[in-house]
Amino acid sequence: MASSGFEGFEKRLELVFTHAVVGGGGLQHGLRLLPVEALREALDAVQCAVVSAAGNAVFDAYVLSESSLFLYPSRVILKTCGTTRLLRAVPVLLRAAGELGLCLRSCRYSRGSYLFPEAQPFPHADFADEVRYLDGAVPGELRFRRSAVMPSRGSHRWHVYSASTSDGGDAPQPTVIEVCMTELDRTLAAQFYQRPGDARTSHAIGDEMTAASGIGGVNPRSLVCAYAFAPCGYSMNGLDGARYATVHVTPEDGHSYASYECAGDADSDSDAGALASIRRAVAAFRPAVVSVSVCYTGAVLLLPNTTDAASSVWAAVARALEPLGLACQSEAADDLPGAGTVTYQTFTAAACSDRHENP
Ligand SMILES: C[S@+](CC[C@H](N)C(=O)[O-])C[C@H]1O[C@@H](n2cnc3c(N)ncnc32)[C@H](O)[C@@H]1O
Repeated sequence: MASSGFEGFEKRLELVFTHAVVGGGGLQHGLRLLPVEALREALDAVQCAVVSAAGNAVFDAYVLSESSLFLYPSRVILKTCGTTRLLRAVPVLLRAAGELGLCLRSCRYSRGSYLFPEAQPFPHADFADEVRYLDGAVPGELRFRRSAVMPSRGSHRWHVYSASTSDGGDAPQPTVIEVCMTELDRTLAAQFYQRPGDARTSHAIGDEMTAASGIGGVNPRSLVCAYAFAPCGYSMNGLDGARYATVHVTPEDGHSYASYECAGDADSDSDAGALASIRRAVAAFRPAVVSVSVCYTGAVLLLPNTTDAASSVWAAVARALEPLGLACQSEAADDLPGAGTVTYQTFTAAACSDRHENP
């Protein structure tokens, strides 16, 4: 951990694969057959480890010492926080997937602005270095590439990188929603500290935190796999058919942080449900500052009185968060070739919007 504090803001990597042989048929198990040794090698390179695992008929979900890993037959999502070296996993995963006959179709990387940037190891301290690293790590066939730093009115930025074998037109990809929260309500954050002398397992304590915090109600249909860290900290993965959700909490006062991420099926009903779920997730923390990024392809829901998909997403996110007393401070959108459109919004608790957005 950095001497200054634990870095809650995660780095997120999503790799999508296809069969190396044209006409090779659908992927039944694909990446879910990655050998344990290959996963361990990738996580060792990142400097984190599995603390809990669960799976259903569609995907496998791992809680890590630093966030989460999701494995679908053709998609891997690796999200890590602290001072992990996330991008070091890329060459390991590409090699291991290649041994299963899979080749990379797209790569997407995203992160917010760190609380403690000076503590990050190469290449993560500087987005330009991350982009150079990724450009060197992904195969040349992914020739449609773009990186962007999406601004807000304040100091928060959303960093995105995408590389793809095509510039669009593929089947719609699941919509991904990433919510980052800082300055959590102190009383709510205190729920993520263990009681001194509690001898129960990390899973049992995590289950209690899931129920007490309301996180279990974000998607009541989910199978929840929760883990409590000592003396504080919490991570959970939720599995609901093809949909995953994940919550991570750093409750330490002074640098408190929580994140909520979910991805649904690639259809607009699922998107509407996912966008509504962010209110329940944010209500569990009552943060002073929130950012929401939504990455979508194809036909995302189109609300009445909006002219385009990005405006619809902005409106749906604002509609979800404004009843919690959060006021939208900024909206941005960018198109990533092969990865769709990314929207980015920042919100602050109405009472402190001046303090945070007009330093
Ligand atoms: C891994 S969790 C959740 C990470 C998530 N990205 C976040 O910060 O919200 C991080 C929290 O667990 C605490 N923690 C305790 N032991 C830890 C460990 N061995 N590895 C990582 N975090 C640990 C940290 O101090 C922090 O409060």
